Amino acid sequence: MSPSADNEHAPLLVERRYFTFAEPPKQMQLDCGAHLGPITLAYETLGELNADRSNAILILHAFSGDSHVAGRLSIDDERPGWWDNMVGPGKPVDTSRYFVICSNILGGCSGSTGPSSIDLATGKPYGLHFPMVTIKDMVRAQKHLIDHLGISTLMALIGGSVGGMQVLRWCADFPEMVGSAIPMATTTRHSAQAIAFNEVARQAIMADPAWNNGDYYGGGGPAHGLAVARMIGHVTYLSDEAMREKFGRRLHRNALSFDFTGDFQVESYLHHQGKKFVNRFDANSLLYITKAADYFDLERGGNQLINEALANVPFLIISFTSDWLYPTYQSRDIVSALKKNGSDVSFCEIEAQGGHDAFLLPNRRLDGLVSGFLDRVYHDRCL
Ligand SMILES: CC(=O)SCCNC(=O)CCNC(=O)[C@H](O)C(C)(C)COP(=O)(O)OP(=O)(O)OC[C@H]1O[C@@H](n2cnc3c(N)ncnc32)[C@H](O)[C@@H]1OP(=O)(O)O
Ligand SMILES: N[C@@H](CCO)C(=O)O
Repeated sequence: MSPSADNEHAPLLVERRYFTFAEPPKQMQLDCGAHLGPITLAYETLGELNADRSNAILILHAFSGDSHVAGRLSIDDERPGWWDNMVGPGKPVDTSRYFVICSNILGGCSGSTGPSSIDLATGKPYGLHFPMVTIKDMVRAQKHLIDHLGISTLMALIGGSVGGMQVLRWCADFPEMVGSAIPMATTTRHSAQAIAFNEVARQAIMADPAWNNGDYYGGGGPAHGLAVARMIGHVTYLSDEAMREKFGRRLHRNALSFDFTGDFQVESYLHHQGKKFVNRFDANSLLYITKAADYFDLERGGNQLINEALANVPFLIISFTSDWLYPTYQSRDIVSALKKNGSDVSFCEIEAQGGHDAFLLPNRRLDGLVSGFLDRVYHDRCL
């Protein structure tokens, strides 16, 4: 089924597909030296690939996202994809003009091979027997998908946060396939602060007895540890301004109870976010993906963005004023490295209160920058 057109009455319907590949000898060698296979990636597409296959845009999702970037998976689907404000017909990433692909990352838990998948060698879920994966491995797996779709150059790659790391990794590893790139709210290397928060999240999971050394499939799983891990993560995705605006010191109940059950609105909000997360995410995937983000370092052994093959690639780098997880100075480091190539680099720090998650929220400035940049690239490359 191809995506149907959106209009006032019919939702934009998309279908999740699965691509399984097996590199000879039926496994992909990972950065850590281990072999993994066969590998399945869940992916969704929107729009139509044009005759010369020049209008493809790959969207890379953030840490807990999935392939469901926009539209609805069925007529009854109550929630559209995670970037529905950005992607769709007539939207900044206009699917009446571009062919959009989004896949769930390797190590994830929304249809792609990850720790909760069945290990064919044992017939049981991998759990902690799943090998360490890196952002580089995630990108190499995506390249198999792009090759399978018959696309040799991507008109653009777009991603925020861990998705932005994947965009940069694509640029470093497969520059010949990159037509243009929009990394946003991201970094070339995880800071000590970012690693520190991830470690607290991992410890929360591992301290939950139900985690059982990662062997909990078929049982309850570490629901409490996973919820706490999301709560700490979510604090880093917001900002002081956003929390003040959303909750201030407002109480959840009418009076202080002076106990530990959660008096403040911000507490009840975090509990809500933690609980929701448990229903959609696998604890072991959190461990693996946060580790992959922590190990991400494009500056190790020389900045890997300094590459003459990127000289003709247009870049749009975006940061947000209230993002304290990947602050603007980290985006400026990306700009400096790319400028050394003589690349065509545009940079914008957007004034926004939303913190790190600002890239996921509707923002007219962000919309205008993305649509204007893509329009220029489309006219240069596709017409
Ligand atoms: C597959 C994916 O989801 S991709 C990854 C992107 N998505 C995420 O990261 C999900 C979690 N992140 C968020 O929710 C992010 O803050 C955003 C940016 C995506 C959304 O931000 P906003 O639209 O500002 O939503 P907000 O942060 O206010 O959260 C709204 C939710 O909190 C709940 N909430 C708000 N205030 C309170 C409160 N005081 N007590 C309890 N719950 C509260 C709302 O009822 C709503 O719940 P719902 O999502 O179940 O309907
Ligand atoms: N809140 C988003 C962005 C985090 O980087 C997510 O969970 O994927």
